[in-house]
Amino acid sequence: MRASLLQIDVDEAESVDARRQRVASLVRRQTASDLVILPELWTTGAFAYESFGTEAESLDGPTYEVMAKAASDAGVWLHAGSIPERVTGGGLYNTSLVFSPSGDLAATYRKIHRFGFDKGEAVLMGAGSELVTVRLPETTVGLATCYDLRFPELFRGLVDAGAETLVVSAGWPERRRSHWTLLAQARAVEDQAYVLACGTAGAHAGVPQAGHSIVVNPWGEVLAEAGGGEEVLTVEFDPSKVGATREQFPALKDRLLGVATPRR
Ligand SMILES: NC(=O)CCC(=O)C(=O)O
Repeated sequence: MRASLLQIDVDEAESVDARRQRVASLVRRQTASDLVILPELWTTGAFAYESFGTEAESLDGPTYEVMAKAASDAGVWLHAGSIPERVTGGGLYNTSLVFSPSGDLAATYRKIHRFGFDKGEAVLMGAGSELVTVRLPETTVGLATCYDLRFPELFRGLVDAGAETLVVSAGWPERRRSHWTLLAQARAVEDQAYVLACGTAGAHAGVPQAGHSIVVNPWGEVLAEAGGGEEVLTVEFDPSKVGATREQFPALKDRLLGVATPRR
């Protein structure tokens, strides 16, 4: 299977609409990939809190329209990153959209763990409450967004729901880049799953971004890692390695806590 992670430079000098069109044309070029992944809140920037309200859109808004078309033009599964979603009644969520190769909306995921403690996203956005997996022909994908990466129980829940490939869409800051790499590898090792983690480049709201999107295999080995700037990181991976790893080193079967019936 081939995946392309589009590590977008979120530059406030570029209008949101111009960025949407530019990103759509980048997606359209990934015809050789099965799965294309975009970062968190790439229209506004994950730390551009003032823009969340002004750029918020409904699920069928401009990003949906442009990305549904880009997915079907390229014939790829597209994790279109997340948007600031405005719901009826005015509330906001940090919501990811996944499109099938025919441009149909296959899944949405509202970020569960909001970042900022008592400020920023944590007060501006509502918290999602549902774990989401998407069945692709080759693998079951579990969805997570940025700060979620720090919460292993979310990923374990995705694994229990059948996930073999964990996609993390993020806007992770440069300041904590070491945590990003470490946590991506930790989630892959403990869940014996592929982790495909796509971040942003550039700086928004004065927060330099880490870049360094990363793909880790179920043994915890880094298959590919981007640099700091805008980049398309393309990687080939074999989803059958998840089952093989879980069979050869059956640590998941030794769980005693948090499972209805301990397996051994
Ligand atoms: N957008 C985010 O969720 C940022 C998360 C972050 O900065 C961290 O976990 O550290």
